[in-house]
Amino acid sequence: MTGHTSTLIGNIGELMTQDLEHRVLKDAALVLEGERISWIGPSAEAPAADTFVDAAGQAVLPGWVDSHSHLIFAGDRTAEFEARMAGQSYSAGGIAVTTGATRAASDDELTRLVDGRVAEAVSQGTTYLESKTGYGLDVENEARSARIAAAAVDEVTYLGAHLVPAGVDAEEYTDLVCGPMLDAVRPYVSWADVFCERGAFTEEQSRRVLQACREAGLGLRVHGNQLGEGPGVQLAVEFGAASVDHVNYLSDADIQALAGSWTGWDAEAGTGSRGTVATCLPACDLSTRQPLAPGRALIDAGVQIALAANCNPGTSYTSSMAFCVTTAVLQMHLSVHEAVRAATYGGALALGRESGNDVDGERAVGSLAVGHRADLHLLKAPSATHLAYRPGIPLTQAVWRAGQKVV
Ligand SMILES: N=CN[C@@H](CCC(=O)O)C(=O)O
Ligand SMILES: [Zn+2]
Repeated sequence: MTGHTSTLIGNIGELMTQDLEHRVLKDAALVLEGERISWIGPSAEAPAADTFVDAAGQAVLPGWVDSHSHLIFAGDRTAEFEARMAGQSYSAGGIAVTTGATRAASDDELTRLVDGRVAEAVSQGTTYLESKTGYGLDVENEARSARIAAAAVDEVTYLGAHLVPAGVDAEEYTDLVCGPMLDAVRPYVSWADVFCERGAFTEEQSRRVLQACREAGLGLRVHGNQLGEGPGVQLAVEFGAASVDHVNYLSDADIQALAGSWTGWDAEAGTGSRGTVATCLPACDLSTRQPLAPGRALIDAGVQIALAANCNPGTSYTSSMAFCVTTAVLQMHLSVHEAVRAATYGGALALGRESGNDVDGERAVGSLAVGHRADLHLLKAPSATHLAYRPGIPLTQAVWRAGQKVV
């Protein structure tokens, strides 16, 4: 890779690669050239480079891959949060409050808000970020949300099927989501999602949305089983969705269906047919006082899981992936390695970005190996274990995104 400046990061106390071999290297080094990783190995054998960064014995891991967020919004729902903390339960209806504020905001205001949220995420180690639409809920405002999101984040998901607006017939609205609204957002999005839940979209309506979006060439995901058992997980698996997100209330049959979706996947080689990733959103679960998603049981059953922050003003107003990892270890009984993997490789798997091509530049994200995108997170700590051992302490020392130092 001539023509690119190289940077050697040496003296890494713990390099948690999250690669296919799950390697965790001690006293390691890593070389970045342009946007890619060009070398990984023992510090003592590191090649010379243009620039040297001394990691001083601290830990390096892949940048977080946050595969679920709702960043295109205006307004605030503090009052709803306070009511919930006082005992009221969460319902999808709050989405309408944010929709009102979002429609009233100018393009410039929405852009400023989303850019600020992205910067906040990056400052905490996030290097690859998805956002959904879903607070526009009419053709014009969904298209506007998708356009603004496309300029700000790595992956955009169409979530016109977030809530049926008040006063609109649910079947007519579903027609709109599957027709003119889909056409209007299509240039800006590569994924589609549906909130399949009591108070949002029924199984039949969700099926129609998924079918139309699949025919439009979009990858699929589903918000499912957040507030109670329901058809979301089974529908996601049936449609071959890349992920089903929330997964708080799962029957044995749901877990089996998710596990079954991974039987064609060779996890050691990272090849075969991808199943449906179960994306757990622990910050959301705490804020809505729902039972934490059963991440331990899902992993034990052979399901690939992701952890995501689900930043949104209603259920999870945080972009802290570290908080999610900490919670997954302390409360969901994942090991530190499993939790970090779910927040890096798992997120990449949910976005179809876990493998890549070193030649054409569609590089893998979410794990550290030669040829992968140089998305790195240097901690102010000697090991990733400190993420759980020192909860709440800001441990981000430096961040590289596609080889550029951004923090
Ligand atoms: N559950 C559905 N959608 C969002 C919350 C939306 C809101 O309440 O504003 C979520 O992922 O939690
Ligand atoms: Zn969501």
